Amino acid sequence: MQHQAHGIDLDALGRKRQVLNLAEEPLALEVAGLDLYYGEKQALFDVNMRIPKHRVTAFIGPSGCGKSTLLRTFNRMNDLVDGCRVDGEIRLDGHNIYRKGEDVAELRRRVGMVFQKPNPFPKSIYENVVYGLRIQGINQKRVLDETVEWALKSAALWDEVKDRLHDSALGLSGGQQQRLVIARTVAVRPEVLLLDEPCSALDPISTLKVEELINELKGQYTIVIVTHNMQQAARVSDYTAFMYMGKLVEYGDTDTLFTNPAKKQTEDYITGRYG
Ligand SMILES: Nc1ncnc2c1ncn2[C@@H]1O[C@H](COP(=O)(O)OP(=O)(O)OP(=O)(O)O)[C@@H](O)[C@H]1O
Repeated sequence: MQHQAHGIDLDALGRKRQVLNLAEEPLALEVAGLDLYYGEKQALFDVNMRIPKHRVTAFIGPSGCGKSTLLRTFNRMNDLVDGCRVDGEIRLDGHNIYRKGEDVAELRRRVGMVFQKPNPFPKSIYENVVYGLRIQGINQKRVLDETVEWALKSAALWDEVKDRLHDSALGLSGGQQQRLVIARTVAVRPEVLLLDEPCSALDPISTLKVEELINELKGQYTIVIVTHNMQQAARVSDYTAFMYMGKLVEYGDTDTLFTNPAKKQTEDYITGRYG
């Protein structure tokens, strides 16, 4: 039987079929009654969701619906935006990361983030990977060397760069730079990886490599990815959240959401009727 409905042919994407049950998953993050405002303007409305541990969760939805805003609340990146205010709770391993006295630097180590445009530092490949360790005061050569090899292997970049670790990271291709940024992010051993459209600046081959990498990494990390690309969401994610105008419209197992959405708005979006 063709595994196709509502515009996305999951078999053609090479997706391994699975039916998952969110209620049975161990939790990494829990969002409870989250409202977010940029000044007077409300950007998120009463978002409630559970992000399962060691799974890939994708956020999809039309431009401006609040995907990146929601993602950025998970490591309090929105704190850096003037006039941004949050109500509600986000719990990481059960504790509210918005509580008074939260150590935000430690939170961002535990919840790492990779952005749309690769942003390696103007340093060597090696120094990019060990950057977070040096900030923590770790300088023993043996520890740094081991971390570089391990993190670059995790990011599927080691073979391509092992002979030029001390060359500038800016000499790498865009796709290599993005994998280097992923290596830099995993080097401090986060629990959660937030990926904000990590492939949008990459060519198709680099995109494929990053998608393969996401697949490899999910055994050890909880991954949340924002993507404009529904095929990408269908290829890489276990769970998908569809957002519209600051609200979480539908959220659940990716196979079900793409083949049998519960809400008309979701169906309209995934069949390309708007967006
Ligand atoms: N720094 C900011 N200051 C004010 N408003 C903002 C800011 N960032 C986002 N917004 C607004 O919040 C809403 C949600 O934006 P957000 O970037 O989260 O959406 P998105 O779904 O990620 O969009 P895209 O897919 O285009 O990146 C939009 O109306 C946007 O204009």
